[in-house]
Amino acid sequence: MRMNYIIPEYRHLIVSNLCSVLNTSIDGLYVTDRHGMTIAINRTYEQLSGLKAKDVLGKNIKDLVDDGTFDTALNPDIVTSGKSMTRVQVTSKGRRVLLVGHPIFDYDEDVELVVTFVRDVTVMSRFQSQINHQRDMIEKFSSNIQKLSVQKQIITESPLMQKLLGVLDRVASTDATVLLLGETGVGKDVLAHRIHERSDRANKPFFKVDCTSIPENLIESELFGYVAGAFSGASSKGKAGFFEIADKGTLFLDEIGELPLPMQGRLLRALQDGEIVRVGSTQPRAVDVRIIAATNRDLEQEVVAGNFRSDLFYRLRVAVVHVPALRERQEDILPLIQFFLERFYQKYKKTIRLFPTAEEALLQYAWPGNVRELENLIHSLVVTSLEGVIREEDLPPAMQCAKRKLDNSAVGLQANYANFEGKSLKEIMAELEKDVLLEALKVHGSIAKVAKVMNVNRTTIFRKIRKYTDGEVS
Ligand SMILES: Nc1ncnc2c1ncn2[C@@H]1O[C@H](COP(=O)(O)OP(=O)(O)OP(=O)(O)O)[C@@H](O)[C@H]1O
Repeated sequence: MRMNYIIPEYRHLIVSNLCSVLNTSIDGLYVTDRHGMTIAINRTYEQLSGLKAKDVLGKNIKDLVDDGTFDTALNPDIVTSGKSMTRVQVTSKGRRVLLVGHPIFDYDEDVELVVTFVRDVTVMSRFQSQINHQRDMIEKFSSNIQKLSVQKQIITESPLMQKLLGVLDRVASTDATVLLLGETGVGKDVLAHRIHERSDRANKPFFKVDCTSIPENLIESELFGYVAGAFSGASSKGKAGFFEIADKGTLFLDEIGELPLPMQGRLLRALQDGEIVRVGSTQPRAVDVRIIAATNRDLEQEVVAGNFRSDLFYRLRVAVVHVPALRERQEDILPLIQFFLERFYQKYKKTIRLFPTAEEALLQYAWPGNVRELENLIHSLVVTSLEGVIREEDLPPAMQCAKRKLDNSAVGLQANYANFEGKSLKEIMAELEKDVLLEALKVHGSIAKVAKVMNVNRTTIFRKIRKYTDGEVS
């Protein structure tokens, strides 16, 4: 069916200006009749193909292929099939162009003309690589934004924390490197966001890198990026690293104590010189990034033990903030419970109330997993509660005052089979492991010490404690 998109009385205007109209197209245009005779091209076609009108006009497309003006043509196939087609063509001027040809039919439904749009493949592949690069950036930003969208409100009534927030707000505006120290789950991540949000970089990217989550052999390319073909498996277009992505913004290096020694040297160089070198390149690139680092390790001790470079430690130690454990700020426990109860009420449309005895037990508990452990406990209570009220005996055994008194007696951590009846061996072992690790953390005060005493790799203890305080015991 023929459609008419031209107001009939203006048809002559279009026809008389057709050449000018064709010349406004950003695509090259190449028109042949059904026999392959070239009857029109536009100016963009000349620019893209490197050929002149006199080289092609009035000539048959088959002859142009025969004499090497083009290596291939669409016209004969489109005339035969009556279908649109796409193909890459190389011209005698060495240009690679993408042809998208369409048949135009006469009243007998025979092909009358072939109109081919011509695009520059080189420009398109450059666009494609820019699009790929931007897609990479968007993916990275969106995973960051997802994390950001998690409630980052800071709940505190503790004078200790109020004082700390005052210090942080003063530090935020200085652009100085900040080192946040504190046990797992105390809120270092939340505080890093606050520093960024109250700094002059607030409307630039905030990018968090968890140094434990990147495989050792990829850390350098993830942080500093790489150039095309830098290593096998690398993207053929190269990739920006976290430093470049966070340019003009803040880079939060979480668990910096876990960074392998060789990477510590490279990080120090980047911080000192304000420039990075992509893997596989020798060309430095300037970056303007504010660093906030965090760890639950005792970095000073790690320096003495030779696990952390002293020069990097001193470079990071411009503003050091010790975030107190939850047990050192009891005033925060009830407000945090209230805050998380309300958050999960909204999420699950379910309300629960804690009996005073349960609240008292939670106030007495040592919270080795800190705010994260408390958040996950409230989450689990809201999800699993049947009656809408929580008594002390509904809490996990380690949190019950009466149970703890028993634990503190000669019985200690000894397993009582009655508590485990009906559970699989895997579940029992996981519960025991959790109790032992959390108890050891209370006794020794840091993951590093627990690891040393138990003769296990620090990362293993770290992972297990995080898993248990996240409530993911399986
Ligand atoms: N003061 C607070 N108010 C509200 N939520 C908090 C507060 N402190 C921590 N949280 C919440 O507790 C959880 C753990 O906090 P966060 O991840 O900041 O701890 P962390 O010290 O960075 O832990 P890790 O060392 O394991 O990375 C997060 O869900 C966070 O939103």
